[in-house]
Amino acid sequence: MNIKQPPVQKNEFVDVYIEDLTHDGAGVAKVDGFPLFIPNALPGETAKVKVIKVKKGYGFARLIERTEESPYRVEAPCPVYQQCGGCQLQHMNYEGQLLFKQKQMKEVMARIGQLTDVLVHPVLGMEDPWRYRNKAQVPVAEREGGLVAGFYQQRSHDIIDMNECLIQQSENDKVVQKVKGILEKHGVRAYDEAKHRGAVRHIMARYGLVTGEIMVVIVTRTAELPHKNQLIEEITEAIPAVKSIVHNINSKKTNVILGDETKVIWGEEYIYDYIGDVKFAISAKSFYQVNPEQTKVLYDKALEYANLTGEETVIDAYCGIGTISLFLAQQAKKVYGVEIVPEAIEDAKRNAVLNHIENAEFAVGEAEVVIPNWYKEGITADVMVVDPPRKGCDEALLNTIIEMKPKRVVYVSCGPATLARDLKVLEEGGYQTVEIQPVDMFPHTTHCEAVAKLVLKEQ
Ligand SMILES: C[S@@+](CC[C@H](N)C(=O)[O-])C[C@H]1O[C@@H](n2cnc3c(N)ncnc32)[C@H](O)[C@@H]1O
Repeated sequence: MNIKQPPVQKNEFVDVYIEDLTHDGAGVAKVDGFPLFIPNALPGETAKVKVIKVKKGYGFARLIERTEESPYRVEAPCPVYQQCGGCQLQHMNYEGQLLFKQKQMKEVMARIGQLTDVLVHPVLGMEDPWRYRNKAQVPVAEREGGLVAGFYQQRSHDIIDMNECLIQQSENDKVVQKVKGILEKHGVRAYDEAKHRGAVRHIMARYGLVTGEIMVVIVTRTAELPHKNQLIEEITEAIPAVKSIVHNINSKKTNVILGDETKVIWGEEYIYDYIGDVKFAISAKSFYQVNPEQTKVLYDKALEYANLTGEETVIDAYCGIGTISLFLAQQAKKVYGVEIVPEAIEDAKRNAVLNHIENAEFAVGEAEVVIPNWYKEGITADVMVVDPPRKGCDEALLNTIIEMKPKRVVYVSCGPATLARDLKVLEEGGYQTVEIQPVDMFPHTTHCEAVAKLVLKEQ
């Protein structure tokens, strides 16, 4: 048997051209087709690298010297960028990030979807791509008698203290700092993961971008929140915009942040926020998009592609808390939303009532089961909207769409590869992909969302 040897060896120095980036922001170079992953190298750069690990089909290398620098290279503004790992593209300027995401989208469409000529628009980015996240979830630990609150160092469980995160709303940073200070003042012990002892595990802050309302969630291992009444008094005094203080109990040995038991210990159960004209109630556990400004851009595009006149029946598959459904309902005859998480559907129904929307109906279940059943019962859609998780749509759902023949399909995606795979199936089933609009929901990370517009071909 002819086993092909890798063309490079450990400790070898090679000159490479960086072609691409991985999901965690490492540069990718090929030596005779053999991929090498190189941290802190950008596409378009040439470099001398040292091979540090060789696996069967790929290897890792360390950058020794950059021989040609990308015009998009910048100094990452965040002082803890290298240790944190939350962002992967801060060493590239924003123009470069958007161009790179568009190029990647085009390449994935061609390679996986065989959509070589499809129109992929320039990525819609943010005017100010910083301070966009409306939710902070910060782990807490003890150091030398005090508390630290920050982030887990990459590939470790050590918590690095951090006063601010440049992609976080500054209000959330302030909340975390103030709550940390108040906990520290009262000597509240932090959770020790190794010993499974201590109380406070996480401080979570949620911020309504339009309303300015703030929710504070303190997650403890213990059933009681030590010094609860003093904490409430001091938090409400220190943070006037706080509308809700929640105690969540998570006594399990787990990486999951929130536990099952949630108690509102002061104020309201919800804070509110708006996307466009639609108002949303957000509880401690509600899923809500973390970049509300770009969510509006994404949903406006979905609405444009749906091209509604008020006469259409729309199905919104994978609807979450009904954000897209309620947006569409304002311009459709009827919207049906389907989602697998029961609490999300409760939120969706509540949000429909909150906005006096009466033409939206929500069902709990798997989209690939519920929608085929609806079809058998005679419920069909003029427009189908899908917004699946990263793994894309289930085949059974795609087959039902192909049978049901809605005039338009609007595909909202957070996974370009599965989007390309599913578009290919829909194209083979009689649809044409008219255009794809990427939207940058997460600047400085490698993630890219997109909305695709498909129409049923003339038959
Ligand atoms: C990318 S989110 C979209 C949520 C929503 N459209 C939004 O914009 O906020 C995908 C949603 O699909 C749900 N989900 C995952 N698998 C599902 C399935 N098989 N059927 C229905 N919903 C599912 C998840 O719980 C999640 O809420």
